[in-house]
Order: sequence, then C-alpha cells, then structure tokens
Amino acid sequence: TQTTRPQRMLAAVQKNATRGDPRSVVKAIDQFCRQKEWAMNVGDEKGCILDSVVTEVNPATVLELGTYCGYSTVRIASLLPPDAKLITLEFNPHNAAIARQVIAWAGLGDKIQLVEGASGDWIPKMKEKFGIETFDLVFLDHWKDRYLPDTKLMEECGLLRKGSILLADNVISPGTPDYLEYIRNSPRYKSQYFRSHLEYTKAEDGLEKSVFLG
Ligand SMILES: Cc1cc(-c2n[nH]c(CCNC(=O)c3cc(-c4ccc(F)cc4)cc(O)c3O)n2)ccn1
Ligand SMILES: [Mg+2]
Repeated sequence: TQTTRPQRMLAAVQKNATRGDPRSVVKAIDQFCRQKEWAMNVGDEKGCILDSVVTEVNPATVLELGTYCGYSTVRIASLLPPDAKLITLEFNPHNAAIARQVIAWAGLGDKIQLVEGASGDWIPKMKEKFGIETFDLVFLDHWKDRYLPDTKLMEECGLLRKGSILLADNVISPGTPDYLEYIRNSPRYKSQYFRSHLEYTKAEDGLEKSVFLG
C-alpha cells in the first residue's frame, strides 16, 4: 500500500542519518525536502535563525506548538542545556508517530515530551500535567489561526513570565495577520521580524521574535 510523505521522510532519516547524531538527522531531512519532496519543516534557512534564538535564550523550559515530523524539535533539543525540558504538541496522530521515531533516531527522547492533541486543550493543563511554572521559550509553528488565541491563552494561564520569548514561524507564508497585528501593537511585547523564505522555496516568509514584558 502507498506510503505517506512523513513515512518516506523517516525512511530517509533511517537510511542517511547516524543514530544519536541530531545534526545528521536535520541534514537528512533537509536533503530529502530539497531533492525529493517539499515538506512543512521550518527548514535550514529559518532553522539557522531558530538555532541562534535558542542559543541566545538558553531556555530551561520550551513549548513547541506543532511538531509535524520533529525536525525543529530535534534542532531545538540538540541545543538545550542538560536538564532542560521541551514539550511539543502535535495534532495529527500519524505525524506524532513519525516524529517519535525521528526524535528517537536523533537520541533526544529523554529531553522531549511529545503530546498528541490540540493546543487549546493542552495549554491550560501544562502546569498540572507537566509541572511547568512558566516557559522560557515558545516556538509557535502550529495552525496559523491558533497563534493569537493560544498566545492570549498562555497569558491567561500564567505560562509566560517577564522575559519569556515567543518565536513564531510562517508569519508571512501562510501568514498569521491577526497574530502579527496583536503582538506588534501590544504594549506587553517587544517584537522583531527576521526576514527569510518559506522552507525550501524562494517565497518570502519570516520568524517573529517577541519578548513578553510582563
Ligand atoms: C491546534 C493544534 C495544531 C497543532 C499542529 N500540529 N502540527 C501542526 C502543523 C502546522 N504547520 C503548518 O500548517 C505549516 C504549513 C506550511 C505551508 C503549507 C502549505 C503551503 F502551501 C505553504 C506553507 C508551512 C509551515 O511552515 C507550517 O508550519 N499544527 C498542534 C496542536 N494544536
Ligand atoms: Mg512552520
């Protein structure tokens, strides 16, 4: 029977990447997406911006919204300090199953908690279920119409502290206009746009980095 794109991506990782070597996993996925099939990973160009933000923030607690196949999950987790915790939410159970295997291949399973379900359901449970006080870094890469409501939800649930960083993918393509409008005009955030391209294409896209001011 026909395989899915995430299954073919995992096969490429298992064929071309070295177990326990996160950078080789990232490289194998980027090669697959450039040479074989486009897929909605943050990609190598925006991935470098992501890496620099993660390195600068050096977070102890990270929330990723939108795991997909685990590409950015692996990129982030490979840069975290020893006792840091990364929680990542994936809505699609099939993609979650693939992501678990990609994360395992990279050898990062003990740093990452992958949760299947919708952000709106899980954000209010973060404190009780995972013992999280606040997130030092949130990577928004899920359904584009959920960036704004989920940011407001994180504020309401007390999951952001003075200095928490929100990093949002796809603010131009596919675009998150209501989120950009809110975050750029809110006195509670200081925002910065990192111009780049939609993964593996020449179309414009970028990451919006915002500091919560409390
Ligand atoms: C509600 C909720 C949702 C989730 C959740 N889990 N997984 C995701 C993935 C969402 N990502 C995207 O849709 C996405 C799309 C494109 C794209 C597609 C087609 C084009 F033509 C151009 C660009 C590019 C990207 O970079 C993207 O990130 N969301 C998890 C939890 N709760
Ligand atoms: Mg994205």
